[in-house]
Amino acid sequence: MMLAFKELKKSYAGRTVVDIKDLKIEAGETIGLVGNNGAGKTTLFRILLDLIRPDSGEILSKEVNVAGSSEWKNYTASYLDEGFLIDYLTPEEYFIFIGSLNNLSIADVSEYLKNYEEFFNGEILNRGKYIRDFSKGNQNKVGIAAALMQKPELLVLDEPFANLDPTTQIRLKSHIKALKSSQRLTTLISSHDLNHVTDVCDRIILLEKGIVIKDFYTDENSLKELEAYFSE
Ligand SMILES: Nc1ncnc2c1ncn2[C@@H]1O[C@H](COP(=O)(O)OP(=O)(O)OP(=O)(O)O)[C@@H](O)[C@H]1O
Repeated sequence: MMLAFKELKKSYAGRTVVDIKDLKIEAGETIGLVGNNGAGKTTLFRILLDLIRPDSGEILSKEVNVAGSSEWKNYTASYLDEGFLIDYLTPEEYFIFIGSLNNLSIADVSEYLKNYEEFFNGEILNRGKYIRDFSKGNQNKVGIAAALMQKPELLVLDEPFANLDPTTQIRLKSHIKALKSSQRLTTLISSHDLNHVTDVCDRIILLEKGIVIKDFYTDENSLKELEAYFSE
């Protein structure tokens, strides 16, 4: 098993934001986390990445509690927001830096980036600009490509389709699908785009006020069911 969430609770100012009793995620699953604003998706990801600590309970990654261990960092990559970038670097400098943390030479990084020419659509590399001067969508592209450069077994992306143009959204979806079949990548994606999540994910987890309201494997009816749920 890749992940197990056990009796996990987090509140802010007396309001429960995450309350997950028992949730398991198998290696190779592509999970779509959906839920209205404030449902607790980002908080859950932050606990998973040990950026914040739960009030009680734990998340086990390959059977080890993520809080108080760093083993999971060897196989987990994530992009939650632009706070994950270093905005005074150019994208090239940032990729080289992330590459160096993963024992990749500058030549390895350039070779890797060749696979992303289409994804970058000519807008990221060799622009002579710092990351801070790119649009949010283009910053997303840098963050996602840098996360994937780490060849993770577990990938965590917070609203990856937001701010991306339709062409890039479609390319990202096929890329995630390809990584799932070639490398058995486990992916957690939060999204407000029901179309994209039902298309790319094989399992959907619906959160409301931090509680898992629905948890199902996607089929041809999933989009309709989710739309019906959210239009109530
Ligand atoms: N540091 C914090 N201090 C106080 N409240 C917080 C903090 N972080 C999150 N919250 C609250 O926790 C709740 C859940 O927030 P979270 O960002 O996890 O939801 P989300 O599902 O990711 O929402 P969105 O779809 O808007 O991104 C919200 O009500 C938010 O205001």
